[in-house]
Amino acid sequence: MPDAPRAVTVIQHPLVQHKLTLMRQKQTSTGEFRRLAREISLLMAYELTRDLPLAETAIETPLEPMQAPILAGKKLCIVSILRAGDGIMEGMLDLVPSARVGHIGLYRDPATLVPVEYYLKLPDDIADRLVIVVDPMLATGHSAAAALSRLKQAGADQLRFACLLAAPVGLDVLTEAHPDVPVFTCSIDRELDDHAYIRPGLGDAGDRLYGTK
Ligand SMILES: O=P(O)(O)OC[C@H]1O[C@H](OP(=O)(O)OP(=O)(O)O)[C@H](O)[C@@H]1O
Ligand SMILES: O=c1cc[nH]c(=O)[nH]1
Ligand SMILES: [Mg+2]
Repeated sequence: MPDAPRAVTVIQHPLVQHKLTLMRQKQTSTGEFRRLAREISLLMAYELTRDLPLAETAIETPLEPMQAPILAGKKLCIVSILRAGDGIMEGMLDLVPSARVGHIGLYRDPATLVPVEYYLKLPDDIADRLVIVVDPMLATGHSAAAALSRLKQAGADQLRFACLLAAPVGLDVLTEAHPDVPVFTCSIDRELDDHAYIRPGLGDAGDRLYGTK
């Protein structure tokens, strides 16, 4: 049987690309980095939700009745992979304030690079929602793949994954493990280095967001 299609979208919008360049620069301060993360995430959410289904509803403008489009279909849930995912989740919520939010705590063991789960809190009705999983960095792909597996275990069956930067190997790992999950990224960078950091990258996203180094 042929493999299922693996959808990877690189978000090329000029504002996204411009903001990403500012985020990559080493002289960008923590405050500025956090503000840019929020802004770029809002634009990413715009791309991620481009194909949401619409229905028509009857409304009245101050001048006359009309049939107007409203969102139909599954409601949204954003799941942040802690901790750096929160920097993306916040901006997406600016655009979709009624979305439910879940958190999955994963850190990458620095020696083995294996993701370790330390926290999980999801909305009860996650199975009924379109779930957007966010983490700025897709490096080896193991954290994202583990998060998606955990969410599927919890009943989620319509998922999308969004990141700022992806390494080619991370994309391969993720799309092989979860070919049914469309992936959105702002850039596919050149490679992973010996410490599994994305190059050219932007450094450690969590540390840059929260000023922990
Ligand atoms: O694709 P992978 O090789 O699994 O690496 C990517 C993960 O590494 C970073 O998190 P980190 O472990 O640094 O945790 P943090 O967000 O708490 O800083 C990043 O935010 C991803 O979750
Ligand atoms: O380059 C990388 C790789 C993993 N996590 C990060 O924050 N940055
Ligand atoms: Mg980190």
